[in-house]
Amino acid sequence: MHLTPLHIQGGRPLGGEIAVQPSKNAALPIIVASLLSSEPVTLHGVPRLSDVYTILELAQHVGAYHTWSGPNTLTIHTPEILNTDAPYALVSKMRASFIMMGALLGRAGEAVVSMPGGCAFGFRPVDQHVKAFRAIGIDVEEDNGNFSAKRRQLGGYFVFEMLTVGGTQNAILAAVLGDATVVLENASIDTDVVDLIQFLNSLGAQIEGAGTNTVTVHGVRALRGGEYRIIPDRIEAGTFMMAAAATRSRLRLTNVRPDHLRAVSSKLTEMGVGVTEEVSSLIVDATQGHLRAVNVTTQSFPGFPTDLQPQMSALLATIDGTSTVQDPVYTDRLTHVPELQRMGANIAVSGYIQLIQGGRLHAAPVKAADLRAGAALVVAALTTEGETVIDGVEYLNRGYEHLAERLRSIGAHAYQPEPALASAMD
Ligand SMILES: CC(=O)N[C@H]1[C@@H](OP(=O)(O)OP(=O)(O)OC[C@H]2O[C@@H](n3ccc(=O)[nH]c3=O)[C@H](O)[C@@H]2O)O[C@H](CO)[C@@H](O)[C@@H]1O
Ligand SMILES: C=C(OP(=O)(O)O)C(=O)O
Repeated sequence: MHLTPLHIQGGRPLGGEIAVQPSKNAALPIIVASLLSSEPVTLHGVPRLSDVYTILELAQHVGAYHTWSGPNTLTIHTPEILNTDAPYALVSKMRASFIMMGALLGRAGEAVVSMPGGCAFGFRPVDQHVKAFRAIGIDVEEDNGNFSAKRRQLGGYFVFEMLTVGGTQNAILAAVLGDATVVLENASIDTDVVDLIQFLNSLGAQIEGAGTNTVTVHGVRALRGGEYRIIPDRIEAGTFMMAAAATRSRLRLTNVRPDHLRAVSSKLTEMGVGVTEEVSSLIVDATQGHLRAVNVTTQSFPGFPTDLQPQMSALLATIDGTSTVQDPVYTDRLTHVPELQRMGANIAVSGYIQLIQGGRLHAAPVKAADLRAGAALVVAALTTEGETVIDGVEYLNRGYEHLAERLRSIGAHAYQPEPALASAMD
């Protein structure tokens, strides 16, 4: 659905305090994991985002009921699995739906899930998911754009060929129920994998090694229901940290896990931004002195996240001097570059390396082609005199709750006209 663009009148400092939303990328697999229990599961801290609504549609398709009670509290109940397929119409909306495969295999022993396909920032294979399934006793066949899988005799081990968040989550989900032990080596230590394991263990799963590269899943007969609180969104927090730095502001972020943001905090500190950690909040202060250009390379957690690479590029485009940004995790994640160039950014691209000569940006009409590219345009727009009009708001809505309203709460001039008003202006 095409939405009216977001208008930002930048060039003014941000200030005050903002509460960070709960994590989208932790919530999605945890919602999927709730399907492994036949009892109700209540999740606190579920962000109201279009990606969450997409995964709930998929959950409903396979037999889950859900109710919201309060802004971010969701109860999911899946008495039985009614369908073991995840149709293309829903999987194609969001790659994360592919982990439905693990949950269906776990609960029903079989699944047919559509191939997730490409996305705006390039090829994102699922070979590791498939290899892991096969190695632990699941037959997987691929035909006509679908993966069909059936559990045989579960057990054994798999060594991932690279760190994959979704691949690790999918294999865990497939192995939680049963009587076998599955060992996953070179497993992801991402915060979203750790949160998934902690959630599953809170329902009675027996998974060891959360936060280490060896995850051992001892199958259990059933999971009970329960309640769980999802971690804060480190990518949203990082986006606000960069917005504060780009506008040379002082901002306090609440509902954060400072330990999840160390890669971001240390880069900002290297740039000359003050970052103060409190128990569950962070103060970012870019009001003192000049900021310095830096070099950034993305890595899996605890390294600098690829999901903050476009926002970091936008920030560096505002800092005098030469910076480089490399994203070997997603080498084609560059859709923000031509749009930032429209705003005057001096960025030269060579392979997956951006060479950024920082300076002043100016307002321009721009368009987001994916979620974090959209966030980068917001960071850039907050720095410019004049009004930047950002199209592609549907991408921003995948990952940021009530963005215009929350930006206004920290002093930004951001608004999104109602559709009727927009068409009257057309
Ligand atoms: C919904 C969600 O949580 N999405 C996040 C998740 O995506 P996602 O789980 O899809 O990302 P992965 O961690 O799997 O990808 C990491 C790297 O491994 C590669 N790879 C992955 C799987 C595979 O089978 N084969 C393969 O080659 C990918 O192309 C990429 O280069 O982690 C990414 C990396 O932190 C983030 O950018 C995404 O926002
Ligand atoms: C890329 C992202 O999500 P997905 O993996 O669902 O595309 C993201 O959250 O930045």
